[in-house]
Amino acid sequence: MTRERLYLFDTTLRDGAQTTGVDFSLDDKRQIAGMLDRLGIDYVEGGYPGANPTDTEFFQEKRTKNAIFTAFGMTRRAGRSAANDPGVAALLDSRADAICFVAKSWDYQVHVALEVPLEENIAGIRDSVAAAKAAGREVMLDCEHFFDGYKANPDYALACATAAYESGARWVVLCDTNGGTLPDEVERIVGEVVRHIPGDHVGVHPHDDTGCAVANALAAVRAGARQIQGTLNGLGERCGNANLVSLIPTLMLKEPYASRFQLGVTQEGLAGLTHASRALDEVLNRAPNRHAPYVGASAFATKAGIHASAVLKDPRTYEHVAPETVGNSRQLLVSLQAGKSNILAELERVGIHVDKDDRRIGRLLEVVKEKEAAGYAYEGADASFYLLARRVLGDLPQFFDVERFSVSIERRFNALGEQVTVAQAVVKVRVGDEELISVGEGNGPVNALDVALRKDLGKYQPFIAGLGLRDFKVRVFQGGTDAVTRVLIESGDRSGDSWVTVGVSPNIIDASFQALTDSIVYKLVKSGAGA
Ligand SMILES: CC(=O)SCCNC(=O)CCNC(=O)[C@H](O)C(C)(C)COP(=O)(O)OP(=O)(O)OC[C@H]1O[C@@H](n2cnc3c(N)ncnc32)[C@H](O)[C@@H]1OP(=O)(O)O
Ligand SMILES: CC(=O)C(=O)O
Repeated sequence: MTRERLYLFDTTLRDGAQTTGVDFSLDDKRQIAGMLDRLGIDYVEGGYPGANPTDTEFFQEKRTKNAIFTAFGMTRRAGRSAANDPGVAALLDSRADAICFVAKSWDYQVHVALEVPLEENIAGIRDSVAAAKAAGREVMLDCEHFFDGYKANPDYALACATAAYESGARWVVLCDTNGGTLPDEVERIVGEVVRHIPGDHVGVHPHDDTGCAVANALAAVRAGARQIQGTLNGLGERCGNANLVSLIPTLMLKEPYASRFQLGVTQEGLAGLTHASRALDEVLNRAPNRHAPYVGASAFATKAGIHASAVLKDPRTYEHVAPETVGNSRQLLVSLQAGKSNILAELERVGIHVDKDDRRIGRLLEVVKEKEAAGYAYEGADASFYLLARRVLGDLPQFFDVERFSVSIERRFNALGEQVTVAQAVVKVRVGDEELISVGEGNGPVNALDVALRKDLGKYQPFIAGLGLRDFKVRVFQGGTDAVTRVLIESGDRSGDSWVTVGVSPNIIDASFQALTDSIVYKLVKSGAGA
């Protein structure tokens, strides 16, 4: 059976740029456009030339190899000809392959926001679409507020859409601009529109204000629309747009969509989806959403022992799709909810091979649960789990013992007369028969302790060369006077490896010291140091 073509239109660089807190530089835009192009997106809307210098510059070159590079902008202003409109001129001057105009399609908006006669708005649509078409561009019209407009005055909303289609628009895109429309309404209204405009010329642009943008996009497709507008990671004005990162796998892996439709995204592109989603977060300097459908770090993670035991027998018992298809991976976590299966899987993952009938597994599970109950979290601290496991299994060398440590903090004036706060730490360790005392200074107590602890480890010193602290996170739980602090430390070395360790104590310095010590011990093990 031949599959019908369904087109994906990405507006990360335009509607996504309307997200609060997002501000793309020219370089960000280049990177993201390249990523979307490689993914196999059909249309990449790069922004709004003429609206700001970055977007105007971005459109001085074509930025995609395969995707149709699209510029966004409004239809001509009331009372002007399209030829005389600077906004339309900026669009036509750009290197875009396609122009996506936006125009009102709700009579109330035309009265209140534009303050022009209804006919003038329709004339603006006709003139603008015709002008861009005459200039040799592929043209489409985003019918702003289409669904609200259709509910208020279906004839006017349809008149706007058909004016664009009759003037040569390749696509007429029905926008749920305020994001309040629900899937059954979208399905009904799109079904009515495609009786007037062929479905393979109809698109949908849902916003996520009721959490239904993805469902609305699917509803529109079921009703006959053949273009979906959305963004990577659901960026976009207010609550965002339809998330293409959720839609792409759903359309490619779930029925009835997978058998009915052909996307521009290949299976290889699909396998690059997790990377693309996280790469966008990297550009935005945001932590990826662990719980994102398909691509989140937790999307295929299981904590529950009962689930883990089944997943080890056959992953399909608790997975709706195979994680590799979207470039993600499975994780069986070690936690309070774990059973032996989680522990065995985690041991295997961190490179410790133990027979499943080994009696020490039961003991390790008990220790992990006791520690987790006390506040340790091994889910995110692989290196501490590895050390704990080897300690309980009885094969972790005792490299050194810390006999004592102290930290002091002083606020004083420096030689320039400026007030500075300095921390000093003293650490006494025993390495075999050798007793070593080191002093370290730092801009804070943890930094000072880190410096002191790593200053002199006797015969082990060469093994920790290049070790450094990369990140430090503190979480205080059980509030009040009995508060407990959990510290997670990410360390790394010159090989590019990184690892996370955890410490827990009512005292933040003590918790940090535990995590620092684990980090050093892990590095010694990793470097092949013997006891
Ligand atoms: C639903 C959406 O997401 S649409 C996209 C929204 N995105 C943006 O607005 C981001 C980029 N926008 C901008 O940088 C600026 O708004 C610009 C450069 C486009 C325009 O700036 P200004 O000329 O200062 O106008 P301003 O933004 O204050 O108001 C918009 C004007 O366009 C008019 N207008 C709005 N939509 C349309 C349209 N489709 N066709 C014709 N005129 C329109 C409004 O009536 C208003 O006119 P007025 O100034 O006579 O009241
Ligand atoms: C065009 C657009 O972004 C909207 O109507 O939501």
